[in-house]
Amino acid sequence: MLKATNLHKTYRRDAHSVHVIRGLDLEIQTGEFVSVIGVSGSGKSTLMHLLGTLDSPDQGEILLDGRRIDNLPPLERDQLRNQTFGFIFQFYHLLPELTMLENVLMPVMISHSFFGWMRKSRMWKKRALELLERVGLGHRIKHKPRELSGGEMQRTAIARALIQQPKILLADEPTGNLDRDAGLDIIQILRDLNRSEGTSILMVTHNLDIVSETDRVVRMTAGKIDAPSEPTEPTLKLHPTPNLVANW
Ligand SMILES: Nc1ncnc2c1ncn2[C@@H]1O[C@H](COP(=O)(O)OP(=O)(O)OP(=O)(O)O)[C@@H](O)[C@H]1O
Repeated sequence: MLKATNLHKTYRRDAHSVHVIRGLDLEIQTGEFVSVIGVSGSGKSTLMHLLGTLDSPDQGEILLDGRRIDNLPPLERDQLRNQTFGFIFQFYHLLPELTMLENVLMPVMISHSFFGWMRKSRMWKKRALELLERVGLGHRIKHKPRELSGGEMQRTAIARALIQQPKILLADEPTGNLDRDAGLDIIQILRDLNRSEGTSILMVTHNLDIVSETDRVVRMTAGKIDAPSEPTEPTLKLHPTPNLVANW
């Protein structure tokens, strides 16, 4: 489904440059839940930005269902990103002045014209309410972020990431700011979603307690995936095996 080949990315500022991604190959199958681990600075977040078309590689290509997506013109790229990817970040990135319901609706309001939004606003609100119910926050829709715990804010961020029915969720350390129990709740939600909807998930994490919940673990070192593994067979998904993490 998503395939990156020989990616390179260098950040440049003035006379300094940092070659962060160095010939990276990675393939993710439809419906797979994949963890990305690796030491700090190995390029995990940069990889997520490239795959999610938030940034462009200097070299290499990214294919989504066979279509090249790393070199699209800006408008087409923004449209594709809205339709394809959902993003979850370590620090939630909720807007403090908005209620939970409004935060979940925000991607729709941004990506539609005023009239487009108004025409279907009831449908979108219904979907947002269903998603907030699903993550266990149906009773908190009018609350603002400061009134919620970290785990509740992250659950809201998951609902927000799902509002436009993405094919792929890119989660960058989604449990990094949470205690163990809240982190396990988040993983449970992501795993249920992956299994029930078949949403592909790529998750960066430093938390080795949770990687065994995913189908496959890949490790990054110095801008490359160590020994790229084959995508997992769908049958494996129902029984994630501990030996998938044995190489870590
Ligand atoms: N916009 C940028 N400009 C310059 N350098 C950057 C930029 N973004 C990241 N880097 C550098 O790229 C390298 C990789 O950063 P990245 O955030 O991708 O690593 P990471 O593996 O996600 O790290 P961590 O686990 O600490 O989050 C780091 O050395 C970082 O300083």
